[in-house]
Amino acid sequence: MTASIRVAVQRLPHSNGLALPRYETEGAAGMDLLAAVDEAEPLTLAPGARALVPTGLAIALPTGFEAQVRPRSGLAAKNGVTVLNSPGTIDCDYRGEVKVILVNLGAEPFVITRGTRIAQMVVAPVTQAVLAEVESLDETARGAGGFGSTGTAARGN
Ligand SMILES: O=c1ccn([C@H]2C[C@H](O)[C@@H](COP(=O)(O)OP(=O)(O)OP(=O)(O)O)O2)c(=O)[nH]1
Ligand SMILES: [Mg+2]
Repeated sequence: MTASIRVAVQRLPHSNGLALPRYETEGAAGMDLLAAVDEAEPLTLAPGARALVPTGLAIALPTGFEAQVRPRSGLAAKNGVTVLNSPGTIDCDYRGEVKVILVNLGAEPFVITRGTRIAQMVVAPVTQAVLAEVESLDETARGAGGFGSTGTAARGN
């Protein structure tokens, strides 16, 4: 990785004993978030159900950064489990617990035990825009075309 920033992390009581999220490989973009559910009470996501899953952590991102809560592709491909509001947005002024909104789009119940790596968190720079109201916008080749306006035909080259 070329750049790193310091992000303060606070363990909430129910995170006791869990590892902190970490990058699983040297070049990983996201660090895996662990479910801080009760050891004795795994959370079962029925097909079609969603849940707000605790991570047991609160963070303080530097101004100018956000954290995105993204799905893990393995859970999506194998189990149909994904992040409902993907990518979830953690604002730099948020000091509450980081939570993951998981949904089970698969056909089988999905059991989340304590420490299950449920999602990944990507820290990224963010730019706040200043909106400048105008009467008309500049012209472009695309114009107002969108939503499939360039067609769907396969291109062989
Ligand atoms: O997947 C998520 C998404 C959000 N949050 C927390 C951090 C974020 O800073 C805050 C607000 O998120 P968002 O702006 O997406 O939600 P909202 O529905 O607009 O709530 P609010 O009115 O509090 O902004 O909730 C999470 O913990 N996980
Ligand atoms: Mg909001």
